[in-house]
Amino acid sequence: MGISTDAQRSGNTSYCRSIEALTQIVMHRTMHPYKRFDFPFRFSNEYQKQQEALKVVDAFYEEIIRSKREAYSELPEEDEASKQNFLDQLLRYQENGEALSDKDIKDEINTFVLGGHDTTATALSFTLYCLARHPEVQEKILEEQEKIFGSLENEPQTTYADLQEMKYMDAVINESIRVFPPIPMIGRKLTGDIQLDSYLVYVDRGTVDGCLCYAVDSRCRTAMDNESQDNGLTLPDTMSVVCALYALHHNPKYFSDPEKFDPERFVKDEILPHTHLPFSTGPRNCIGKKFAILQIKSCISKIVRHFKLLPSVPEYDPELVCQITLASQNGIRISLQKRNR
Ligand code: HEM
Repeated sequence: MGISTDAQRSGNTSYCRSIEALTQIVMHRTMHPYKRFDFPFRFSNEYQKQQEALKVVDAFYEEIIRSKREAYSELPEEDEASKQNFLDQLLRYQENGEALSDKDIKDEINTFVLGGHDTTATALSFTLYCLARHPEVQEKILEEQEKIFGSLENEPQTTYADLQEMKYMDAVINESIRVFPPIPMIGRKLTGDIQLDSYLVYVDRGTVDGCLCYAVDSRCRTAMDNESQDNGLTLPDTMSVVCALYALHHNPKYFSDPEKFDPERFVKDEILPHTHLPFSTGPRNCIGKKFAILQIKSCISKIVRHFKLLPSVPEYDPELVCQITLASQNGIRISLQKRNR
């Protein structure tokens, strides 16, 4: 958006706390279907908390828009080059009379900040964690870097073309976001009845087999109640479904030894269509996919050229939780050792 929030140094702002509160409330309501009815929810403490958090977030975005407009007024008319980022474009559409209200712009900022920030940070963190635990993979990444940039002593300006050449790094990131999908589940509201084939086994909550985690309709019936005799399953159009991407990625039917971090799966290109969906699929898939991969690649490239990544001492396994994005309750910790270059 072209705005610096200094979030690295001042993470504990009211904005960050409010976003955290909102994600917790959304997750809580997702996992407890009876909490999803709006009318009783309005009388709960969580609703009050949600409204307060929304006010803070709204004020934050209003301030961003206000300060951008102020900066505009100080720019010479012809200085188009300074109006190039995403927020600038949205404001420019508005100035040119397009039907975009301030609320529309705030919604866009919200979608992009929330959709593009924690997701990429999560993917980057877990990929670094995987590299620290797999020195042989890290070594191969380093070899690829040396092939592209020459000696590690060089301090290159990484270009788009360089990033495109990092094919092994692609495989590593793809495998990391298979094992640790930054968005472990997505939701859909059905617009028509859906007949599921019998091979998609439904298990109420936390399935390990299919793509379906749980489905619940407006009367709080679960899909299990409607299961037909022949093992097939019809989901009526009143239902919302949650697709468990994490479960899909860990299904041994599609990934042999699924808990193992093994980038060779992607080097050998042996992935079946629609089994690796960290960015979802279909018309509402992730619009920021290519940008995210470029960001992650450029960070990893720089980090591995300067540091050797090692497991933290003592070693530990992350305790995974879903907070809309995947998170580790006990943190994601690694050690860094400066490389002798
Ligand atoms: C590794 C990083 C990322 C992952 C794993 C990821 C994953 C996803 C997934 C799974 C969805 C689909 C949600 C659904 O189907 O309900 C999605 C949607 C979206 N993502 Fe990403 N995302 C990432 C990075 C980004 C970035 C960097 C941006 C923006 C610059 C972004 C912007 C969006 C937007 C705007 C949508 C909504 C698209 C729509 O509804 O039409 N994402 N993302």
